Amino acid sequence: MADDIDGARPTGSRIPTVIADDVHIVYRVNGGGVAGRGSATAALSRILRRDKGESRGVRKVHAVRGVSFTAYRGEAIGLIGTNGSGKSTLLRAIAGLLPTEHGKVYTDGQPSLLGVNAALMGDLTGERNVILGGLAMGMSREEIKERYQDIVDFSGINEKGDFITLPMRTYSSGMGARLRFAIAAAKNHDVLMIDEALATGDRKFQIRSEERIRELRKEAGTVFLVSHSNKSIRDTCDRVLWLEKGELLMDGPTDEVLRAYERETGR
Ligand SMILES: Nc1ncnc2c1ncn2[C@@H]1O[C@H](COP(=O)(O)OP(=O)(O)OP(=O)(O)O)[C@@H](O)[C@H]1O
Repeated sequence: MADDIDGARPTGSRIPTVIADDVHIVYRVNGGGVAGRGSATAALSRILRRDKGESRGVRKVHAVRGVSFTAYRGEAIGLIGTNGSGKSTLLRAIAGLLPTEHGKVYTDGQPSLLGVNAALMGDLTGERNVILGGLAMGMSREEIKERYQDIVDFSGINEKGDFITLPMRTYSSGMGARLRFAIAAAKNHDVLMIDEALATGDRKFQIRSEERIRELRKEAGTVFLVSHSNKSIRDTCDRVLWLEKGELLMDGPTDEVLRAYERETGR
């Protein structure tokens, strides 16, 4: 899709918000690779081999391999790739939730990973969670009060009755995701990362969310969107990173990358 959001800004003054420089992420998983790992004998053999470090069943998963890119203000960047290709891992590293094994991530401003930053609680009502999520994102009580109704309206939680006064654990997964998105989107973010949030809502909610993503971009932030819906990516992003087996296969304009991806994966 043509991008005209930078119309007011002179070209050549692009401001970087995220720089990933040869980023490698490795997970370490305890207990992998040992036969009968739940049994007493397996536990005993682990104790006997305690001093052998990694050989006692710590498995490494090299989830992101040498990824480099620079993201700029006003960009909406889609992350695509087949299951397990490293998209969520890369987002979590950008958010500062995972350490890099090698390489560095530089960010300008505080990146917010949707769903994690909004640390919501199932036993509290939607109402209380709006306040909690807002506070967790650094909003003042006054700001939250001001935007409360907009958040509830945006989420659509109350469209079918007074659900906002019920505990969040009574919500369907779609309703929970919508409320999280509504809370996160109430604030203007320097860098907002959205992991599959749009897939859970119905079409009406998706359209509202996509509209809000476009607004957030205009407010000079950078938006990252992980999605398996090529349509959502096409409708919201102007640039796409394609990850496969942890490596960055392609980085370019949405149409170009999606066409190559669809050719390769048949979807
Ligand atoms: N907590 C974890 N511990 C160990 N390995 C993990 C962990 N989380 C992810 N992985 C592994 O890292 C690799 C990348 O996973 P990741 O969730 O980043 O992929 P993804 O592209 O987001 O996948 P999907 O599209 O299925 O959501 C996979 O091989 C996965 O098994």
